Amino acid sequence: MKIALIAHDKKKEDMINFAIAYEYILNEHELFATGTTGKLISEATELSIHRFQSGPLGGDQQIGALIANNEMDMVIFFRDPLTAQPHEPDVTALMRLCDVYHIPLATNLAAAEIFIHGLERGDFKWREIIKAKDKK
Ligand SMILES: O=C(CO)COP(=O)(O)O
Repeated sequence: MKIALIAHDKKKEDMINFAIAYEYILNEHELFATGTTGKLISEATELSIHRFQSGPLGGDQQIGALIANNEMDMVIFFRDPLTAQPHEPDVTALMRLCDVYHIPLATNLAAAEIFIHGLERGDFKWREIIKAKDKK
């Protein structure tokens, strides 16, 4: 599964702790992240992560492009709902694309906990079926 990990600045600590706690699950998957989030996770864990631009510089849009191409299976995006972001339109666009393409999107730690355990159990295997169908 291809998984995107993204966190706004005030949520980065949550993301690092999440990645450390669930490194044993995440390391079975292909990981992508916006620039700074990816750098911090790489420094805190042994996970290998493909890093895009930082969010404000287009990283959310790069991840959105993968979603539109059916090349992303899950997005874990710890959003900061209390701070204005200069690239708010990009954030909205990314979440919108998740809804357009039925991509599981967790926007906070509580939801991400459910996703990660579901991932471990194989609850998201249906993504493989969708992708195989799309390739036909
Ligand atoms: O701003 C972000 C997502 O909208 C995250 O970007 P960084 O991971 O580069 O901080």
